[in-house]
Amino acid sequence: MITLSKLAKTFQTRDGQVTAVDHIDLSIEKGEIFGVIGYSGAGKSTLIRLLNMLETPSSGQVTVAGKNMNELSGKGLRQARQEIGMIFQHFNLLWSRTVADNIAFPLEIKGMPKSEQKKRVNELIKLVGLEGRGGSYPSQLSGGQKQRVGIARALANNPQVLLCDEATSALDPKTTDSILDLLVDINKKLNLTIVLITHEMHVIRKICHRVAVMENGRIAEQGPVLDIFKRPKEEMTKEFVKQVTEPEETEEAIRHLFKDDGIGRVLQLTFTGSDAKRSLITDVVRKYDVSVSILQGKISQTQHGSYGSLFVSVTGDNQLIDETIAFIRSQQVEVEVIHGE
Ligand SMILES: Nc1ncnc2c1ncn2[C@@H]1O[C@H](COP(=O)(O)OP(=O)(O)OP(=O)(O)O)[C@@H](O)[C@H]1O
Repeated sequence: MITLSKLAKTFQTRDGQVTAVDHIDLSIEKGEIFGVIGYSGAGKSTLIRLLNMLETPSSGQVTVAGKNMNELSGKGLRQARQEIGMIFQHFNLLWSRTVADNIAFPLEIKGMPKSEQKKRVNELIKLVGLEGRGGSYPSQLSGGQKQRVGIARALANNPQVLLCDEATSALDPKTTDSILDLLVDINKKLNLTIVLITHEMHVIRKICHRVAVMENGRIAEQGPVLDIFKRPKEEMTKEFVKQVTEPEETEEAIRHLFKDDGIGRVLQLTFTGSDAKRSLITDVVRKYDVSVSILQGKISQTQHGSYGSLFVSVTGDNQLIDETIAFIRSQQVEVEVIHGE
C-alpha cells in the first residue's frame, strides 16, 4: 500500500542544514497497522508528513495506493490525498463548526450534495461512537470525543490509508486506550492501512502489527511487534521495550528487598504466549540444584499474541546457575542477566 524508496528530507535553517529524514526505504502492506517510534527530533513528524506530501521530499520516492506521490500536483495530488486521511495530536478541528459540520467539511470541499453529506456524516458519527453529539461544538467535548471527530472527518472520503500523528499523546491513559481500540476496530472493519507515529511503546504494543524504530532520520530497527519485544537488537529499541516491561523500577525494588542478603543472579526471562504454557520453572528446579524465587511477572497482549516478562532470582553454585541459564535459553526463552555476575 505504501512504499518509500531512498526518501530524504533536508531543511535549510539559519544554523545550516538539518537532515530530518535520511534515505529511508520502507514498505507497508494493505490492512497493516504500522507504528514508527522514536524520541523527539528523530524525524517522525517529517516522515509521516512526507507520505501525503505535506512536506515535499528533497529526494527519493513515495508511492501510496499505487500512485507515485512525487509526480503529482494540483488536481492529481488533491485526488491522491483523498485516499489518505490524517489525524493530529491537537485534533485540528474547526471550533466554530458543530461536530457534524466538522465531519462534513471534506465532503463539502469535494462538492457532495447536502443530502448525501448528511447520510455519510450520520454513518461516520455512528462508526466513531458519537451518536447524539452531532450538534455539539468541539469546546463542549472531551479530548477523546474531539479525537473521535478527527477520526470521523479523516475517514469521510473513504480513504485507504489513515495517518496518525501522535494522535493519543494529548489524552489520558484510559482515553488513549479507548481511541486505540477504535483504531483497531476501524482497521478490521474497513481493512484500512494505518500508519502512526508515537513516542510511547504502549501504543505500539497495543495496536501495531509491525514497528520501525527511528533515530536521527533513519530506521534503526524494524520488525513484527512481538519479535521486537522478544528480541530487541538496538540499544534504543531496548529502551523503548523497557517502557512497557519496567525493569528499572523492578531493579530498584529488588535492590531494596535483598539489601543485606545474597540475591544471587537476577534474570529477566522474556517469552511469547505459547512458551508461557510450559512448566519451565518446575523443569529448572527438577534438573538443577538451584533455588529460584519469582520477583515479578507480567504478561502483555499484542495484536499478534501475548508476550511475558518474568524476573527471577537464582541462587546456588555459580557453575549450576550458568547451566540453568543455558538450559532456559535452549527452551527458546530469552534471558538477560540484570543483576549479579
Ligand atoms: N520546518 C522545519 N524547518 C527546519 N527544521 C525542521 C523543520 N521541521 C523539522 N525540522 C527538524 O528536523 C528534525 C526532525 O524533526 P521532526 O519534527 O520530524 O521529529 P519528531 O521525531 O517528529 O520530533 P517531535 O516529536 O518532537 O516533533 C529536527 O531536528 C527538527 O528540528
